[in-house]
Amino acid sequence: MSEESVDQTKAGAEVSDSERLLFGGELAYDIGWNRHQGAWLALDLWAMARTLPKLVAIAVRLAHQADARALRTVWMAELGRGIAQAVGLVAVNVVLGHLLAGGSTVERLDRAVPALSAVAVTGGIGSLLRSASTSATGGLEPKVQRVATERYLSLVARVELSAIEDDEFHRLLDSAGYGADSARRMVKYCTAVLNSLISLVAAAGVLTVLHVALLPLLVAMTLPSAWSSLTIAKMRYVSFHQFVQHARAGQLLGRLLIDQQAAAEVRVHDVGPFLLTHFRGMAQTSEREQTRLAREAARKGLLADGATGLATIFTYGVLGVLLWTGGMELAVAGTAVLAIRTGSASLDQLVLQITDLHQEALFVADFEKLCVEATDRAIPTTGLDLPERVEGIRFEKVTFTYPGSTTPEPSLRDVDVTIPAGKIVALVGSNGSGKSTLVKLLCGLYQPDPGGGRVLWGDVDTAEADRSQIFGRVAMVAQDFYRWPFTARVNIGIGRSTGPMDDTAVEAAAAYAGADEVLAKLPRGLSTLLARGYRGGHQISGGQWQRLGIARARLRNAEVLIVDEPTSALDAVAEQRVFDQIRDLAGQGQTVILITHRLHSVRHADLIYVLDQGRVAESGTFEELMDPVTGTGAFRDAYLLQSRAYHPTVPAQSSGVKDDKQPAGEGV
Ligand SMILES: Nc1ncnc2c1ncn2[C@@H]1O[C@H](COP(=O)(O)OP(=O)(O)OP(=O)(O)O)[C@@H](O)[C@H]1O
Repeated sequence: MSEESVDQTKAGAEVSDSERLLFGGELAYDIGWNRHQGAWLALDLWAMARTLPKLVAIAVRLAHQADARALRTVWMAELGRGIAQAVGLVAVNVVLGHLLAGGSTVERLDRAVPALSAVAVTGGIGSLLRSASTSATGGLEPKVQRVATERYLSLVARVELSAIEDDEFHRLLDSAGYGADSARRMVKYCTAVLNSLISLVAAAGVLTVLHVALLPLLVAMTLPSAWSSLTIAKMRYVSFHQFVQHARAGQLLGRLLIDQQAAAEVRVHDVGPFLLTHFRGMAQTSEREQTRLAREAARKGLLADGATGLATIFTYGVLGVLLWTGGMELAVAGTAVLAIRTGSASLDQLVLQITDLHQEALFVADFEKLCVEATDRAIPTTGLDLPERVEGIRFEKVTFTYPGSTTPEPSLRDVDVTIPAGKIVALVGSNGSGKSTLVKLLCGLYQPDPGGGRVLWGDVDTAEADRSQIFGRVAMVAQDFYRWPFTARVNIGIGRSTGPMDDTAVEAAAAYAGADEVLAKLPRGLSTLLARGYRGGHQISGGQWQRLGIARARLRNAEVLIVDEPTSALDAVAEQRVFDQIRDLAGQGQTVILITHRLHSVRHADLIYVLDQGRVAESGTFEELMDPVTGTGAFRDAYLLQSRAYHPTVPAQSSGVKDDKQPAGEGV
């Protein structure tokens, strides 16, 4: 594809070629917030007046939680500053009165000295208070951000898996992350608003005393800029939401170019120019949107400036007429000009600050919305207790469809499976047949469809059970188990992360999984950081990682061990060792659920379930499935096919368990 044709979005109306090719469709789109969350988008003055106090209260609550003392300091300092400004303005009025009154210059100056001193003192106090406020605000801001971030992250860490896979939830997550930043900025804006409000009240008070007609004129001068900044804020907010997924996708492209895992392929397959071209394509769509916003902002700003100019001319005209007709003294007019200038500057400031505050507040509202949603979608912390010793886990006619899945087809249909305690149960079947899905339901990560059967731990339905108890009894070495970018110690110890990490237990688990050999080769043993790109970071191989994963599950020492393709990256000796250990574990009373495509490794399972397109195709012992009389052939045919694929003359490797039926060399 030529660079010119990469991105052809027209004013956001069409999907860019980059979006279509890489992401299969439009990412920047109108999400119809008006439909369900209209309140936040109705950014007119009235809506703002109604919602802002509530949103400010959220930020104040966060600030109070973060550092109540610093918050009090800010309040007191700003309040004091406002009062000092008001007193200062009144003192200026008195000074002007004395200077413009009768008498010699020396007499007039003499009379003005006390008021002049008051101006100086209030100015000094104001400066001191400002520095106190600046220092307290500076300390408060990062704490607010931390409290907000911690709050939403702790809630999100507890939501159901289905929420994490939901793109709407993710969109909310994006803007909520921005909302935590916004909460930080709101502290500054709240302080500024408070300050401008107080100086405005002071200026307005002085103006009203001077002439009552001057106050509405002051307000009229400020209305146009209020309108323009509100409209621009609304446009920016809508645009942010339209482009939030698009922006994330653009950042993803940038990250992929420097991603460690992609690095080899980026170079060997020369993917760099391809990614860069599309990065530019995506960025150009965003740039067009930014340009559109800037033009709109400039247009509205010009209109507002014109209207403000007219209102200013009118205000000073009225002042002139009042002077001309003797409706106002010259000294008073002087103070009025000063008060109008101070007042309109404060009002302008105030409007801008309130608009900024409101714009940030909208993201804080998203943040709050995410917290509510995350609470609603949290895994319940209550439920039925599991029996002390679970005799078995049963799937009764379980049908399950992934929530929000693009295909409405169930991933499991009418599945009946029994997993007796202390036995090895193997799940086999072709790719996508539902093996991993089945274990996710078994762990309580998902629930069957409504009316789609039950998963029972003993006689407790997982839908009603206290799920933390289920999680507490399961250890899992998933196919895609997580490679934590931390030290080797943490990578094993995280299997039991509630207490302090005990090196003796970690080393014992490592020895069990054969990971002790891996640790011995690490430059700093358990303390070696397993993440390249950081100081002292070290890289280990896929098979070495797998051993650490097994050690992690071993350390967890749970009642049920789930191993999903545990040996795919292991060498033959290590593989054999893992299966010997799995047999051992079952001997010690642990229930083992083994998912594998290597059919020879399920020969020692007590029970084998063969899944096919979400259904149980057949089940039984290895002998039953291999027997043409009792087996349907689904397992037997696949087993024989695999066996034939290996060289018949190479003797099988073993770690001591002699097994003459094992297909030679398989799994190497
Ligand atoms: N998170 C998900 N959301 C939607 N659909 C999913 C999800 N995970 C799996 N599926 C679908 O469910 C079906 C079963 O997938 P599952 O991962 O359970 O298969 P599997 O038997 O473990 O496959 P494999 O042997 O390849 O690991 C597949 O059609 C897959 O597309």
